[in-house]
Amino acid sequence: MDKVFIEALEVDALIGIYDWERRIRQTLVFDIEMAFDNRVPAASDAIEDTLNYKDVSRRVVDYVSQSGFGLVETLAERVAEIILDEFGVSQVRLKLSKPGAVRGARAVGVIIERSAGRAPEGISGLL
Ligand SMILES: Nc1nc2c(c(=O)[nH]1)N=C([C@H](O)[C@@H](O)CO)CN2
Repeated sequence: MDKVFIEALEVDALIGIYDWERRIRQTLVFDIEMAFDNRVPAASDAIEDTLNYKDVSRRVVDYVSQSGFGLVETLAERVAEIILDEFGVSQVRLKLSKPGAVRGARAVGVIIERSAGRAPEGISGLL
């Protein structure tokens, strides 16, 4: 399947589990890959036929900059949900990096892959 991607999208947000983290904003970095059949816009050369990476980026920035979760896991899940639900994407791979959170590491974070449809058996009530 073709992809549309957004690489190294930086957003300042309230994130983290420690008291000191609740008083500052930290820069988060998103790498996002979205399944999309790019043959359609390639044939029409029309922006309306694309999965518009500018629209997705703007929505992610708006949401993340107003969020305030403790865990990167929670934020990654919510952003993946928005992309699947609001942009008609069938599959998304999302890497959320928190640079400088751990001394000695350039970045830490999570990578998730989600598909449109039901949550796995057993955790649907939690999500
Ligand atoms: N798997 C995770 N581990 C940790 C997280 C997290 O969100 N997911 N968060 C922290 C702290 O907020 C840390 O980033 C502060 O340096 C620790 N571990």
